[in-house]
Amino acid sequence: MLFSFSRCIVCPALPISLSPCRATQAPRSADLLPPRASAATHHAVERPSPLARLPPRSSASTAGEDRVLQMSSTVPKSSNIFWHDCPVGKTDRQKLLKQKGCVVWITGLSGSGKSTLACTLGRELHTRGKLAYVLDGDNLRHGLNKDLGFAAEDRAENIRRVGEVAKLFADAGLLCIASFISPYRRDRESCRALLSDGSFIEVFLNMSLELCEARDPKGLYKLARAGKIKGFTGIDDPYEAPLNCEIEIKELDGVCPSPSDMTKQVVAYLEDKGFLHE
Ligand SMILES: Nc1ncnc2c1ncn2[C@@H]1O[C@H](COP(=O)(O)OS(=O)(=O)O)[C@@H](OP(=O)(O)O)[C@H]1O
Ligand SMILES: Nc1ncnc2c1ncn2[C@@H]1O[C@H](COP(=O)(O)OP(=O)(O)O)[C@@H](O)[C@H]1O
Repeated sequence: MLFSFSRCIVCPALPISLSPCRATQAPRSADLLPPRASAATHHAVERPSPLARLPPRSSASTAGEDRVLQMSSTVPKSSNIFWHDCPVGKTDRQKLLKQKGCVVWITGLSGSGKSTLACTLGRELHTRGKLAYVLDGDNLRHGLNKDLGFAAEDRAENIRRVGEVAKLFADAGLLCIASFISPYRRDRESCRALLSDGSFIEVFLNMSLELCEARDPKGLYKLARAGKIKGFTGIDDPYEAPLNCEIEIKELDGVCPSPSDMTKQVVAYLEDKGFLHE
C-alpha cells in the first residue's frame, strides 16, 4: 500500500520522520466537547506524535491548522501516475461472493460496545455464508497505525488510512466492519465520501458516558479521570456525534440493547438494502 507524504525534515543527528495528516473540525458542545485546544496537550503521557515534529509553514496560522493544510495527504504528491484497470471488477467479485461490498462503520465512545458489535455481526454474517472482515481500532494500532497516537491529527490520519483500506475491502466485495471511536465528524464524512453509492453505513453506538465509564473494561476511564491518560475521548477530548447516520443504537433507561439485538438491527438494514445478495 502506498501513502503520500507531503513534507519531510532531514536532520543529520536524528532519524528521518515522514508523516501525513488531515484536517479535523471543531467539536459540538452537546457532544462531550472539551476545548479543541486540548489536542495540543495530549502528549504528557503518550509518546510524541510523529506528526507533531513538523514545524508550521507560516507564523501567521496556528500550528495545527497550518500543519494540517500543508500535509493534507488527500492531495496526491506523486506525478506521472496512471490508474490501471483490471479485467475482473467489483461486479464480478460480488457475483462470486453473492453479496455487495460495503463498509459498516461503527463509531462511539470507548466502552460503547463497538468491538463487541463488530465481532457479533461478523460472526452472524459468517454464519449466513457472507464474507465479512473486521477492522478494529485497537488492532490496527498494533500494525498499520502503530506510528499514530491520539492527538487530533493522529486520529484523523488513523481514520483516513482505515477509510482507504475499508474502501479497498468493499471494492473486493467484502462486508467490511470498521470499529473505531472516530470522534471527528469530518473524518467520518471523508470516509463516507470515498464510497459514493450508499455503501458506507454509519452505525452510531449512542451510549452515555456514564454507561461507558461504568463498564470501563480496560480501566482507561479510571486512568483518564486520575489524569494518567491525557486526551481521553469523552473525558478531556471531544466526541462529535453523527448527525445523519444510517443506524443509531441507543440505550433505553440506562439499559443497552443486547449484542444480539444490535446485530439483528444491522443485519436487517443490510438485508433491506440488498447487501446480502449479489
Ligand atoms: N486517549 C485515548 N482516547 C481514546 N481511546 C484511547 C486513548 N488512548 C488509548 N485508547 C485506546 O485506543 C482505542 C481507540 O482507538 P481508535 O483507533 O478507535 O481511536 S480513534 O478512532 O483514532 O479516535 C480505544 O479502544 P476502545 O475502548 O475499543 O474504543 C482505547 O482502548
Ligand atoms: N450490548 C451490550 N450489552 C452489555 N454489555 C456490553 C454490550 N456491548 C459490549 N458490552 C460490554 O461492554 C464492554 C465494552 O465493550 P467493547 O465492545 O469493548 O466496547 P468498545 O469497543 O466500544 O470499547 C465490554 O466489557 C463488553 O463485554
